[in-house]
Amino acid sequence: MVAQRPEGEKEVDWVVVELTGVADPAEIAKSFWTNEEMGGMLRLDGVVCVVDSKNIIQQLEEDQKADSGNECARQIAASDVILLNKTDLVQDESMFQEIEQRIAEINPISLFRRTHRSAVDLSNIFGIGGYSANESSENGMTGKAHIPASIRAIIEQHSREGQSSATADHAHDHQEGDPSKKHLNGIGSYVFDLPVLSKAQLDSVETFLQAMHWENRIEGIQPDQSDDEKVDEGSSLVVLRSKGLFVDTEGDVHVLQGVRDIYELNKLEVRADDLEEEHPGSKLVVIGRNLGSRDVWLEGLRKTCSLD
Ligand SMILES: Nc1nc2c(ncn2[C@@H]2O[C@H](COP(=O)(O)OP(=O)(O)OP(=O)(O)O)[C@@H](O)[C@H]2O)c(=O)[nH]1
Repeated sequence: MVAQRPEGEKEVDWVVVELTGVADPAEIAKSFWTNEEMGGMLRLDGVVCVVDSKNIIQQLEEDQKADSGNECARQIAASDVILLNKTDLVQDESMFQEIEQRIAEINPISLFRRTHRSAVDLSNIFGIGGYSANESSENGMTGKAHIPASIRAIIEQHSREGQSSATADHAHDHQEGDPSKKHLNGIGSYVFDLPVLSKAQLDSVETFLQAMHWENRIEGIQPDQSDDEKVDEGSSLVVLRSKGLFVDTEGDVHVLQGVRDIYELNKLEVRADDLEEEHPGSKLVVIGRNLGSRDVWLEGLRKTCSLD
C-alpha cells in the first residue's frame, strides 16, 4: 500500500495494523522489524495492546492452565503501551492497581493508560519508540533529555518496582518479593540493575544477549544447572522481548531492543549526563517463557560480565 501509492499522492504518516485476538504480536513485530523489502519505507514504532479491564485477571488465570496458548500473556509481553480499557466497568482503584501489578509482572516496561472506549491522546500511542534508540518523532517524547517514552520507561523502571541489583552486594535483596517467581512455568520477566560498564564489560553483555536471544540460553550457566530450576521437565527458556539501557564509562548510553531471536544495541544520541538520573547505571529487562530462577540469571550475568 505504501509502495504502490500513486505518484504525487500525500505521504503515509502511519500504518496501523490490527491483529486478530489470537495473534502473537511478537512474531508480527519481528517480521516488520526485519523486513528488508519494507525497511526503507516503514519503521516499526511499537505494539499497543487494548485490555478489557473487567476480564483481564480472569483471562490471565486461564492463561496459567496447562493447555492454554498463553495468548493474553503473550500479547501483554509483546506490548510497549497497554490501554486499560472499559474503565467504566471497574469502579475500584484497588482493582486497577491489581491489574497493573499483574501486567507489570509479565511486562515491567509497558506504559499504562486507562481508557474509556479506547479514547486516548494519540501522542500516547504514536511515536513511542518501542523499537528504536533515537528516531522518534515529537510525539510520545517526554521533556527530559528528549528520548522516546518507552526508553524513559526502562530508566524509570527501578523506581516503580524497586528491583534488586545484579552486583554482588545486593544480589539477594528482593528474592522473596520477586513477582516473577509466580511465573516460573509461564511468561514472566526480570529486571536487572547493572553498574556503569567498561567497554570490555559491554562486549560481554553483548555475548550474554546473543546467547539469550539466538540460543535461548543463559551465558555462563551450564544447561543442567538452569534445568534444575525448572518446575516442569522439558520446558525450556524462550526470550520473547528484551529491553535495556547500558551506560559505559565514557558516558555513552546504549539501548537494547530485542524480540525473539533478534536484537539491536544502538548508541543513544543522548549521553549519560543528560539523563538527569541521580545514579546513572545500566539496566536489562528480559521478558520470556520459563525464565527459571532469578539467581541463575544473576550468576550468568556476573560471570559473563565480570560484575563482582
Ligand atoms: N462498557 C464499555 N464497553 C466498551 C468499551 N469499549 C468498547 N466497549 C464495547 O465492548 C464490545 C467489544 O468492542 P470491540 O471494540 O469490538 O472489541 P474487540 O475485542 O476489538 O472485538 P473484535 O474486534 O470483534 O475482536 C463492544 O460492544 C463495545 O461497544 C468501554 O470502554 N466500556
